[in-house]
Amino acid sequence: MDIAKVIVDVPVRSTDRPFDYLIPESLKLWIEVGSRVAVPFGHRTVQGFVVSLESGDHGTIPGLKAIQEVLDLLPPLSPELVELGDWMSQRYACRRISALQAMLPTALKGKAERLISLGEVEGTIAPEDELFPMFPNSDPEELGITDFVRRNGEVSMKQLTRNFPEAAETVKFMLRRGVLVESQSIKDKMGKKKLKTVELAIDVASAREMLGSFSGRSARQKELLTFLIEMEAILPLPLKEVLAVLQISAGTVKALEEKGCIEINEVEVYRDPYRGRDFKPSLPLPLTVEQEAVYARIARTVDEQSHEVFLLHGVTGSGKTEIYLQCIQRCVNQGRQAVVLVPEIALTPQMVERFKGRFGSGVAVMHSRLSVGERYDEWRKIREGKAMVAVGARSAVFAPFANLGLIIVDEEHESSYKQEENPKYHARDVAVRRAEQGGAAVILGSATPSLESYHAARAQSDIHFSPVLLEMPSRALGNELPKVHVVDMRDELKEGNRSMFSRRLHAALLERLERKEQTVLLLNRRGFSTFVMCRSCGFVAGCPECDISLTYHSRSDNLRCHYCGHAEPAPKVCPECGSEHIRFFGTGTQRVEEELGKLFPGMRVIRMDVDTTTEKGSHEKLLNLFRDKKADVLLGTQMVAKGLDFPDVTLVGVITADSALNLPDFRAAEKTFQLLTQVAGRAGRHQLPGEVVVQSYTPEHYSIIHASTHDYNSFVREELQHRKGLHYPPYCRLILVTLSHEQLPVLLRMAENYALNIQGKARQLRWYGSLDKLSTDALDLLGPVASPMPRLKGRYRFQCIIKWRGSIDAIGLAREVAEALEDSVRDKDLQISIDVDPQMLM
Ligand SMILES: Nc1ncnc2c1ncn2[C@@H]1O[C@H](COP(=O)(O)OP(=O)(O)OP(=O)(O)O)[C@@H](O)[C@H]1O
Ligand SMILES: [Zn+2]
Ligand SMILES: [Zn+2]
Repeated sequence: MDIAKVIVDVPVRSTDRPFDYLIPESLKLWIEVGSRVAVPFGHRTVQGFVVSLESGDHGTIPGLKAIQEVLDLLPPLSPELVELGDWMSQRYACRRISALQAMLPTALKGKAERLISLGEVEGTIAPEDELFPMFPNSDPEELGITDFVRRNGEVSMKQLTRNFPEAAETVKFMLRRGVLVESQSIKDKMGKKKLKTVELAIDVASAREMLGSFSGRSARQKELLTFLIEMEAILPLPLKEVLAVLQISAGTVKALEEKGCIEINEVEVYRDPYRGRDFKPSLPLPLTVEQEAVYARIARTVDEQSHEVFLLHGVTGSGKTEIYLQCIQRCVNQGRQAVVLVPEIALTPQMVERFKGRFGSGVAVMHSRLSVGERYDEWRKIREGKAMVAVGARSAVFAPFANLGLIIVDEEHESSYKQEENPKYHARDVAVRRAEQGGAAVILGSATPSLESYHAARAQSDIHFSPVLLEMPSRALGNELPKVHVVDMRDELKEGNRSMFSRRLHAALLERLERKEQTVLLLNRRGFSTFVMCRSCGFVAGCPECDISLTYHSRSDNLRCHYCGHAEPAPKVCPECGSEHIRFFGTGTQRVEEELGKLFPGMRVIRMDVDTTTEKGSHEKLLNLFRDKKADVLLGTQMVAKGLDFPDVTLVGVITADSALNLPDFRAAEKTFQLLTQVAGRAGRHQLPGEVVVQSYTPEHYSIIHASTHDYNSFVREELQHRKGLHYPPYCRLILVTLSHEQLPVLLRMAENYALNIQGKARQLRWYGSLDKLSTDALDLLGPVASPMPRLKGRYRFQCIIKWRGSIDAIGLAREVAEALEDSVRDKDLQISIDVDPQMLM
């Protein structure tokens, strides 16, 4: 008998390897690499994924258990995704099962059994259908599969595999074709959505005849029948809509049904979250000269169907989206599919509309605001070959396409591409790997590329990958980038203005009100109230060793560095200027909104932040209101900075540009530059010229200066120098190791132990040493120090940061030492988490 190697879903580390299982004869044809199966494990039955198959005579191996069930007709994972999972487990030091689970929609993670029923597509299969090359050699009708399913209504996987052990290929084919459909068990709330439809039960001619027979009392029935006759070409229609249009009751329908004129059916529908919304069809725009050059270059690679990574650096409004659309078209024309990754908060209906408008229902949308059921439907559309394009947040990188030709990562610099829970993967890096595996092209697009990507493109140093740099320095519509004024808020205070609005921003807001133009106001809330700043001179307490700001800890009333552990008492007066106006910096959107109300009576403000956008669809509602000019000001957090393209926005105001600068994060300057550039890019995108007012307490900071002159290159040059001097990415890579335990003394000992072991091993391997040295292979360790969140849910936390570069296996080392420590102490309470290439050092 054949053997399947299975990764089982058992949450302990010792099971993080494939286990062998016999494949029973009856399941032989059903099991593929990527199949989800139920297998006996110890005394239980657990879920697992088949990662490889071995044929041969293994029947005699004692103790080898057999696979019990196949859980889905079509394997939810492809061999390609299984391979990607393998790579992820090494790259991110995570368990293989957690990498594989991350690729599936939540609906598939449950234990619910899949049921098979008849689909909407009828009859036998057309062998000439090119999209389905795996035409089975047996006729489903002859085998009696359709009959069997029809007779039983819904059948379980088990019934089907047991009754038709030989028909695996045929059944899978029928499923891909839509003759059969797979769903969750009825108990499962996320089951497929049913829709009642109405249609004629008799032909049109007889229906017309019937019309004469209605008495005055049944005028409503007559009306319904007339309507259906008129609509004959597009029947069946959703019952609910018919009821609404005709304003008739369910009783009328019932009566007509009893007369045998009409038929009510229940059909299963994909819950298309964008159904009922009109997407304006859009045609490809004639490209500008700049766009054309970029497009031609990428198209060449798409045509060759080879792997290449492009870094598309295009200023805000340069028309990157149009490039994406035309490249996708090119790829789809060749019968290959495309994935577009968009940061969660930029995945607005406006964004989706641009893709649906071009590619219609061939677009599947995947993001977290969809319900579990909706996400499952979108995912099935992809797996069953009914979609050619997937647009989605982070996890869409795992869209189960069979023949992926292009992956686009829009706003590639966004830190939300990094998943903060296990597996802690970065979708951009996974995208590059997936494309490499499958011979696909990648476009990383941004107006402010991450330093990692940009450095890789310029220096061709392939820490992650080496992209080809493509640039679009001007806006597609030919207009200028907006003029940016930086206002020094220290001067405002000096001159007696204690308001959160500078005089300049105040005047500019008034002007927009008068001209009936719109304003976007950004409040950068990231990092508020964690740092201490002097409002008189702008002084911010920083670490003498690390060149990053210190974080205020209220319990101990001191300031601490989260990298090296340096601590000092919190100052009562400013050590720079002696002022008492030194305090934690904090202001919320709500306060800004109140202030606007006081200063500008009658101003219509839409506030968009986590509080006002939790409800489903609220994000969209607010943006539509703004687009329809129902408001003068759109006030919000980071959410307002991305992707918006509104013609009447001529002013962008940034309330405090510095707040993110002072986070204990070596990327603070980069993130500030990116945010300012992005939000400034919302102004004056169409006919009207734009203006930006940036309020700052540190206007001399290079991130603010360069953002105000739209000078990405100068910013990068300066920032790279800092990174190089302090040994931060892209000049090395980081691994953040966090240890946690309920007892502080135990944790301290273990954290010390971990650090010593890393250093010892690295020394043995001749890796250890300062990154200052010229050698290409080097590893350094910072810490252990208390984590920025030193106690979480009753557990103490300590962290080490491993800095490394070169071809050494630092990730393997970090993991090996962690596992050895776990094994030696046998303390179940100890937890060690490894974050490779962390985005947040917290
Ligand atoms: N070739 C073209 N001809 C005419 N208009 C174009 C063309 N390309 C893009 N545009 C228009 O220019 C505007 C900006 O384009 P788009 O939003 O794609 O830019 P972007 O580079 O994605 O910007 P951002 O990074 O700011 O989101 C849009 O209104 C778009 O419709
Ligand atoms: Zn001061
Ligand atoms: Zn420090």
